[in-house]
Amino acid sequence: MKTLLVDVAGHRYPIRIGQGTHQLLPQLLTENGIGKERMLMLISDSHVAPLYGLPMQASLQAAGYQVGLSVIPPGEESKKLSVVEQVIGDCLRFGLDRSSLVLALGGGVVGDLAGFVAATYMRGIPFIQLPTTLLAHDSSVGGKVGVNHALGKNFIGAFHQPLMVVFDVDVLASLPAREVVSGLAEVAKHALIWDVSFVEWLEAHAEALLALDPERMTEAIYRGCEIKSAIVSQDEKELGIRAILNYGHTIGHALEAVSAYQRYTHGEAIAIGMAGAARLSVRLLGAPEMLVHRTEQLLHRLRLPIRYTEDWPQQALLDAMKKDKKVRGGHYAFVLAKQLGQVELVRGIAEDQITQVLKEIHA
Ligand SMILES: NC(=O)c1ccc[n+]([C@@H]2O[C@H](COP(=O)([O-])OP(=O)(O)OC[C@H]3O[C@@H](n4cnc5c(N)ncnc54)[C@H](O)[C@@H]3O)[C@@H](O)[C@H]2O)c1
Ligand SMILES: O=C(O)C(=O)C[C@@H](O)[C@H](O)[C@H](O)COP(=O)(O)O
Ligand SMILES: [Zn+2]
Repeated sequence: MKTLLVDVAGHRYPIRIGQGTHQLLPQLLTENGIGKERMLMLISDSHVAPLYGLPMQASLQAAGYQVGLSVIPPGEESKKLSVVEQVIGDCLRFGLDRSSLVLALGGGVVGDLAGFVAATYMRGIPFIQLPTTLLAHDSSVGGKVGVNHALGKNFIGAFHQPLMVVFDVDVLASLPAREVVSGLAEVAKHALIWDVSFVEWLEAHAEALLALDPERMTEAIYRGCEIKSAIVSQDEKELGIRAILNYGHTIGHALEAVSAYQRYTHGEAIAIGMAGAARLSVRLLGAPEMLVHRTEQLLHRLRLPIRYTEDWPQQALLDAMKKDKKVRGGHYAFVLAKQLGQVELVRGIAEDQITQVLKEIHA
């Protein structure tokens, strides 16, 4: 098991990554001073709960904890306030009090929603992230929790840091292949914004990662979490550098929103978004053409899309980008690259530059 420590806003927590780590949960709770008198609420979705939620509940109960289970329908459609309210109802009926803990067992949807439940239940209780998708190496770290609004992605939320993150690489075995690929997009993002040597490593090990080689997967998750931790520990609330974690997300979130989250997974959408951001970087920051080539080559090796294929009106995508949380004073904002591994937030981007790029990334 590999351990990383995140230091954010005076709060330090461990990320444990390895095979079989979920089985260590009762021991990890005890080691972290979480006594049996504290009630636990396991929140999961209906794909993950039967596979890993029920056995986890049983093992925690066997260790002496009182553990409730709240199960939401799978998928992005569940990331909304009405589902938060249902889960909070489950917590109230089970008798959770302010000393209780939420355990978020699932992908990014469960992690974001359960984290938001924890952030708001009785004005906030602690929670633990137990990510079960590769993508959730990103969502489980850094404390961004929340849900979508009918008008856009992640518009309702909070910053609430977990007590710990426990990533069990073994659970990725049941993940559909499309979701493995989707998760690789956020791994690639961490490399592309921060570390050229990690880009090279991903290119070299793409096939092993797609085959879920446990050692390579542990390494990829560790390096992705390390980059994310380095960034969020400097800027918990996205007042500055944290915005670079949004690379690919201006276009990506717009692609998700225009199709009401039906067409692309989050990872697929941000992969196309990163291909767009690389092209915009060449136009606006004078980044070398090679940036586009290396970005697209890496995404292609990881089997991610780099073009969107639907004939959505450009205006619908532009309108969605105008609602991005990075927008100030109505001006478009993108994270762009000066070169591979070096990015910055750029505001005030001319609309015609974006429409040109949208044409280039449309197949
Ligand atoms: N908070 C953050 O910093 C942050 C970062 C990145 C992404 N996100 C959010 O994360 C969400 C996407 O997360 P995701 O890609 O994990 O999607 P997801 O949570 O919807 O999971 C994808 C699918 O895989 C299933 N699944 C999960 N684990 C499984 C397993 N081990 N075996 C079999 N099936 C399994 C789920 O039931 C679901 O059907 C988006 O809402 C995105 O906005 C948040
Ligand atoms: O942690 C962050 O900061 C990120 O931007 C990580 C992103 O991968 C993630 O999709 C996040 O949910 C986006 O946040 P948002 O504030 O742009 O909605
Ligand atoms: Zn993301």
